[in-house]
Amino acid sequence: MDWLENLRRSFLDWDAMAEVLPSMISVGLKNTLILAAASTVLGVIIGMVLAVMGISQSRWLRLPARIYTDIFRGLPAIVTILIIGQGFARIGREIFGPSPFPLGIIALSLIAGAYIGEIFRSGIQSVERGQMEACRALSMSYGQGMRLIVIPQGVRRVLPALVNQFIGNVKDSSLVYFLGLLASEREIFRVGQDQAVVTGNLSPLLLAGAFYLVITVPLTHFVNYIDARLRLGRQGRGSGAASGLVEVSELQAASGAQTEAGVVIGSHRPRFKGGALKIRDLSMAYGELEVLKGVDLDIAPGTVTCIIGPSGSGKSTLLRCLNRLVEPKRGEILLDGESILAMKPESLRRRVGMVFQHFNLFPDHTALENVMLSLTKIKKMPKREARQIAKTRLGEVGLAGRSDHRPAGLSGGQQQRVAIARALAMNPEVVLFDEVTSALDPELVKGVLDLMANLGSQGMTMAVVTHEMGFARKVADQVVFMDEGRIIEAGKPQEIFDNPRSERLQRFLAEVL
Ligand SMILES: Nc1ncnc2c1ncn2[C@@H]1O[C@H](COP(=O)(O)OP(=O)(O)OP(=O)(O)O)[C@@H](O)[C@H]1O
Repeated sequence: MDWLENLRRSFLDWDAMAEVLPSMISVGLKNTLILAAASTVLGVIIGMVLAVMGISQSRWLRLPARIYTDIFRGLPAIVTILIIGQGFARIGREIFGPSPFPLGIIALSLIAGAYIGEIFRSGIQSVERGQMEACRALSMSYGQGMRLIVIPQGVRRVLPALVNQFIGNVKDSSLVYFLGLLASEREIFRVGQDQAVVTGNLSPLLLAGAFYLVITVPLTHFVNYIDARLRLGRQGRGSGAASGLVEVSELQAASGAQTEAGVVIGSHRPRFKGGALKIRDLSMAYGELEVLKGVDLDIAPGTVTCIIGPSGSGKSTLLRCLNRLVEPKRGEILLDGESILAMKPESLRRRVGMVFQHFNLFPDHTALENVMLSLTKIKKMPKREARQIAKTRLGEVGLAGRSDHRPAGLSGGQQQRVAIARALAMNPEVVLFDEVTSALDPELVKGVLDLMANLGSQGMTMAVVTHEMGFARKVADQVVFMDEGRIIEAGKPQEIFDNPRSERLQRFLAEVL
């Protein structure tokens, strides 16, 4: 077993390790952390500039960012370090004095910047468009939406990748020793290597390896933990699993609680003050594509209007004109007699709420925070008051027990009910529903539709784009059939479903019923 003893003496010489330990900590660890931290901070600054250039409209900003990234990502780190450290040694000496340490930091930063730029760019671009739409529908300005939701979400998403980059810098810092560091500037690897030469033993290098692991492994696990925590909230994975039965019982419990509290859900006593909409000669185009071609429609206060029609007929676009998520080309829309085109979009959206097909909840906020956000940020309400209102709204949609859950911990049906509570938080006069059950599993649809039927019966003015013909027949006061950007027929559900006059509507119903 000589070889085993040799191995032990070469790598596990405790005396050699103990001897180097103090300078490993006071010199090596300190310098490694300085190199890694400084180059990560500078790399983040370079990366942010590159990311902004990279997503810019201008080719003349995108191109240099692309070339920079290709070069510094493509070259081996040691080549960049030697080119910067030795190629610019004279200028470096003039600026920083004899130490190559600052040039080492610059080289590491230039390399890190190329990676971090790509990380930021993909982070910002990965935030779904629906997030900004939801912000605007909640009457936030573009700036507020970016600041409160999109940028924090983008940065949160790339947090693990940024920490990986820091870990990369911790390891790459060992390459700076090629530049010939002063004794006081040696990083972990160099301290270990010097001692290995002195003692003729590899144990100091093994200790150096252990130091790298002590820095990097806990960091990786810590970030994974933080990332999961931010994404799922305190409840963690799986806590939101809910079947259709759970959803229905949640709603029944909520309706029972409200009856006890004197708010009668499902009764025909008006609770909301619904607004009236009058739409005249409304036209809208995406570039050359004319999507709405002179729409006239009246929606009476406190009524439910269901908009049906084939895919691409302009239903969603009509809805989006009503809160000006898209701007009409021609025509007029009056809300309680006031032209919405003359209002500030943010003021309009306080009065006209919207619920989306894909919920568009803010994933880094709990259900309660999703509902509170517009109250605290737009209405500037004190947090306590906003929390109270948000709790009541969540209770009304059967989610009182889930206010601390993040969207990822809720079922689709529950998420959609949070979105409804969020749209109701601002006390709108009209709520727009854009195919809100289309993305739900079949067993979760009923809970959401029941909730909408309840709202309708309580005096809320609702415009509902839907493929749920059963719902339209049962709940709607008025059904509107659209095709090719025009309203072909509008009337009471019985008229539309039992006596369709136009051939186009007859064909459509024959296909969907
Ligand atoms: N942002 C956009 N840019 C360009 N074209 C668009 C945009 N949004 C929608 N369109 C086009 O406008 C037309 C009408 O779309 P819209 O979403 O209003 O129809 P829809 O009746 O709601 O259809 P669906 O039921 O499929 O959602 C379609 O041809 C669609 O491709």
